[in-house]
Amino acid sequence: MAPAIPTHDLLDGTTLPAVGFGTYPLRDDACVEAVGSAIAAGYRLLDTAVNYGNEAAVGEAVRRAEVDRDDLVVTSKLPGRDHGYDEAVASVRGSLRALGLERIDLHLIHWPNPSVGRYAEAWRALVDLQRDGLVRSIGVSNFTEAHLARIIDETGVTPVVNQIEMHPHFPQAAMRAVHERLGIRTESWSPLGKRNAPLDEPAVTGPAARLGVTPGQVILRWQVQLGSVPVPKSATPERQRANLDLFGFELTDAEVAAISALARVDGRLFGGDPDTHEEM
Ligand SMILES: NC(=O)C1=CN([C@@H]2O[C@H](COP(=O)(O)OP(=O)(O)OC[C@H]3O[C@@H](n4cnc5c(N)ncnc54)[C@H](OP(=O)(O)O)[C@@H]3O)[C@@H](O)[C@H]2O)C=CC1
Ligand SMILES: O=C(O)C(=O)[C@@H](O)[C@H](O)C(=O)CO
Repeated sequence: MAPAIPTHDLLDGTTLPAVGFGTYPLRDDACVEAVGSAIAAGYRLLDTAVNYGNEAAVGEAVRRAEVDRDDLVVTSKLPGRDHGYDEAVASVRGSLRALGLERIDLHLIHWPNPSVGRYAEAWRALVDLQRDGLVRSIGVSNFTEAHLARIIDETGVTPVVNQIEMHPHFPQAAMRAVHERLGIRTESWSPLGKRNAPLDEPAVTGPAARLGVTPGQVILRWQVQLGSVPVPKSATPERQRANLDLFGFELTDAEVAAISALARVDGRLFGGDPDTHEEM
């Protein structure tokens, strides 16, 4: 039987599983298969995006899954090219069609693209789409404190989630403090650093040996203990299961601090600073 995953309460009264499944760059049948085995392993939070080109495959896996649809949290993301109000409404309707689902559980603005300057319009559209029931919860991704302040000031609606880059080389202490103050749940993208996480550092291998778990599990557990929801991607059923099995062991405070100390001055994976990196 699949393990039960703890959940977090979100600002809008919904809940979010404490770990999720990333789907980039899975596509087509390989994506249907990987998402299917992830759901069978126990994942209930799925992370897709218009720009991954795999919403249809994720939706197909959801329809095939032998779990209640209401137990799954399907997340998708609005691409930069759809940031106008009308464009955002059309984009979400397109995501619903591509997914083949009646409702998206969590829709995020993928990147703020500040030089375009239309993310607040996109946020107003998501607020209205939530009111109309097309999306259950709304959030953002790659937003800075200033981007968050602007959309909250303009609409009075706080995103439930901000999905940001977070791994031991880039632990995001400042953004996590902002989220804590605002009641926003942090999600970690590339939680294993796209295979470049420090899996062989003593700060990681030490706790792994002590606890009898893998280095990957130690890094994901570090995220969980810092209050973030990691969304690791794996096409390998064995790793999918391990990446979900995070709730039967605990790191000490000193172990958490030692992993956080692996931070690098510019630890980002590909220079994805949301003030300058833009994706359409
Ligand atoms: N909002 C945003 O801007 C962004 C969101 N994302 C989301 O975050 C998700 C996860 O990030 P992603 O960039 O995929 O990177 P991850 O950090 O999840 O790393 C994925 C890679 O790590 C390997 N891997 C998985 N588990 C383990 C393990 N336990 N030990 C060692 N290697 C492992 C996988 O290989 P294998 O498949 O062979 O197991 C894969 O190559 C994405 O899929 C996407 O959904 C990602 C980037 C940006
Ligand atoms: O995967 C995503 O959500 C992205 O935004 C991509 O840009 C991703 O970060 C990537 O792989 C870039 O190389």
